[in-house]
Amino acid sequence: MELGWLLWGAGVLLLLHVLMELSPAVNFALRIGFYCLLCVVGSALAAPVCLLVNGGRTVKNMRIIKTVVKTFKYFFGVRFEVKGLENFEIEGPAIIVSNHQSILDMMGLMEVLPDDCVQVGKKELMYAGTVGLIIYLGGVIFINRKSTTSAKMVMAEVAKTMAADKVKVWVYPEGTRNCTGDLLPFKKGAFHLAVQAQVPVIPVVYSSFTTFYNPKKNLFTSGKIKVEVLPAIETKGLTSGDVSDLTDRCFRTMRETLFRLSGCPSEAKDSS
Ligand SMILES: CCCCCCCCCCCCCC(=O)SCCNC(=O)CCNC(=O)[C@H](O)C(C)(C)COP(=O)(O)OP(=O)(O)OC[C@H]1O[C@@H](n2cnc3c(N)ncnc32)[C@H](O)[C@@H]1OP(=O)(O)O
Ligand SMILES: CCCCCCCC/C=C\CCCCCCCC(=O)OC[C@@H](O)COP(=O)(O)O
Repeated sequence: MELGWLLWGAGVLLLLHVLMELSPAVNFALRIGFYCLLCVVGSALAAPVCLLVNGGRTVKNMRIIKTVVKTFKYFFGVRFEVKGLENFEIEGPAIIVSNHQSILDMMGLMEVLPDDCVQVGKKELMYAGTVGLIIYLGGVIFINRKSTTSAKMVMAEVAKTMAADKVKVWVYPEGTRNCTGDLLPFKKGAFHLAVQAQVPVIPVVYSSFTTFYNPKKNLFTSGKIKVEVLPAIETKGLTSGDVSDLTDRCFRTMRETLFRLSGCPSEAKDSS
């Protein structure tokens, strides 16, 4: 009986292996499926620990979530090379902005996440089963992207409470995932938030995933991601009239850094 189960298991594994070898689409789907499974199982394991240790929704849970998610990279052969972590060493609140390429970004996020830092996420994530639960417990701020008014109201509330709670807020200013090797134009919410709260903006840039991850080409192999935390940009004394300039400045700095880290030929920079 037990031998029977072993043979079945070996057979299924062999079949999956052959399918993966034969079809890049199957290979890609299985690897992404496995990543999602890790997220679901990791969240299910972390949630009770968060509840037991910290009692409910609090940014302190991010430490527990970070410990779990930081193990994921070993399953996929993803390596990180991080520079500039000292730029996070700012007392009190700040806005962190970074490029957003894929759901795999959660690994890169947790690789460098400073203490007392929550993220801004789309509210649909709340309904992603155990992942939604863990994101809720971690204190993620949910915004409704379909309603500018309500998103702006939530962000204004965050500006007020940031100083009191001494938290940093991580925003993906592109507002959606983008795996083209370039940046989408930045939305201004993060920069309004920084100016309203008079806190610095810290840009973080991840090199392009395109050499090892490309959903359109069913590509997902092992690879190296370079991460750079850039020096903080002060916003003291800036007013709402300066938000566009601040946004442009961050965009240009981050785009240059993205191309440098990704080893892009200079013509890519001129293409838009
Ligand atoms: C184990 C498992 C893993 C666990 C992982 C745990 C971690 C989970 C992490 C989860 C990660 C999840 C990651 C994710 O889910 S990423 C997706 C969700 N995140 C975002 O969308 C963030 C970036 N978006 C923005 O900042 C947008 O601007 C918002 C959402 C705020 C509005 O967007 P919307 O598209 O609706 O409007 P608009 O941007 O065209 O703006 C319209 C106008 O309003 C002005 N305006 C904007 N804001 C403000 C303001 N505050 N005060 C005053 N004015 C403001 C703005 O200048 C513009 O005016 P003008 O300039 O054109 O005149
Ligand atoms: C009972 C319901 C069960 C639902 C189960 C759902 C399982 C979810 C499985 C895996 C989720 C792993 C992803 C971890 C968090 C990813 C955060 C993320 O990257 O969100 C995307 C968002 O930034 C931008 O969204 P769009 O690019 O605009 O789209």
